Amino acid sequence: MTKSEQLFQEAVTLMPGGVNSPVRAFGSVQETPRFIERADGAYMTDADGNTYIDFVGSWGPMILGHNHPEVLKSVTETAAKGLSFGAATENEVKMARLICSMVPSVEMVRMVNSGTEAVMSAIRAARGFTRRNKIIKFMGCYHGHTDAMLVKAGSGVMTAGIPDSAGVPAGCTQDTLSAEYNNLESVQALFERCPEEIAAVIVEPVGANMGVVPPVEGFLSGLRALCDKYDSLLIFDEVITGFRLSAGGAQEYFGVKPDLTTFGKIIGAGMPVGAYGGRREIMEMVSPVGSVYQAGTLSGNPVAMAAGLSQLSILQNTPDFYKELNAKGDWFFGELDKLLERYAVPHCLNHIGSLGCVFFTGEQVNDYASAKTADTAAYGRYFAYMLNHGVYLAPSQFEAMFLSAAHGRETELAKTLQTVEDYVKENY
Ligand SMILES: NCC(=O)CCC(=O)O
Repeated sequence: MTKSEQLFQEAVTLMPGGVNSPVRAFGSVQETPRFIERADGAYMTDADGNTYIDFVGSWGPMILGHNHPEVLKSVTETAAKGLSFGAATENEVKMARLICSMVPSVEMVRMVNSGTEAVMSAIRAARGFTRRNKIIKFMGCYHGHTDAMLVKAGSGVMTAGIPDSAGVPAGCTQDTLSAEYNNLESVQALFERCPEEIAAVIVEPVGANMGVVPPVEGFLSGLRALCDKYDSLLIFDEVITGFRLSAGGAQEYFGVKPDLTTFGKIIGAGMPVGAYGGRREIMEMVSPVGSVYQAGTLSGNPVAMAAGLSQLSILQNTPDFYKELNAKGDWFFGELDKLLERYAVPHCLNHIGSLGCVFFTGEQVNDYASAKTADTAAYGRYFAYMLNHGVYLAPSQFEAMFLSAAHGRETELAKTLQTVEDYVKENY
């Protein structure tokens, strides 16, 4: 038995599925999770000493690669001064200033501890501001695991094939309306059904929890127009796209301004961090200024702020950072697509910037229904081969591949393309 197998054997007796988040389980791809011991740059090493080129990047935040020396330095220096105060710090001010300066629509921000919390809080602020209750979300989009957001959600919910979660009372989801991604008519129909009840539309500006599904031309601007027409708020969930597609996230990339934005782990460079922010008049609804209550001892934690400040400053101050990262994504995913084409592998490769996904389907994927046409067993075989040949992909068809600045074209990416070619040559 490998060390990972031994650890997993005990883990399943102590934690549900042996993991602390379902997306870490390898059940759907019939493998044993690799227990990770350390990570550097584009690589992760497991408990048995196997090294992998990592395309998960802790689900997004490791955009500079693992263990970036400047981030690490600022974390260790800050940790030496105390781990948590439950009181205001200068770094929180610097962080708020940085986020507001980088993201076009954010005038005020509140730090929280995860993307889930950010969404939960942004929705409360939207409801408080509009004095309305209903929220429109899209099938296949994932906004964390609060009750109201698990309706037809992406990510682990989609991998498990469960439409919604048990343990969520009907009362908690009666105000959640589901629309189809990339389909403005489905949103229009919901607005027409309850024109004065919809507090907000929440959307991942790039669907990145049902695989990767970019917005079609006019979808995001169309949502903006519908929200304006019906006096509703537009919330962009930029947990994945924020500080990844561009310094100002998807809203800058596509030139569409939401009213509120949620962010997650990328702000903390891998430390547990989230944030929500947006128009000043909405954020001033939040306690202690306004009557929308939201709180947290660990919010703005000094060590997490130090990590995030360091990462975001590098992203802001490195000339052409996003131009180069996105060009690398265009090249890599373009090569991957051509390769799969050459070996006649039925597939749809969706990509935008440094995010991409190979769907094992012959259909064009532009929403939840088309994503679900993917052959998950075929993905599982591909995943297992890649894993056992040193390439760590998400253990689910319905997740993104994340490139980082640490992935080199001639090195890690070339090796990955070669490994894919070896696999398809043998199997297609
Ligand atoms: N789609 C990937 C994630 O949402 C990662 C967070 C988690 O652990 O659930």
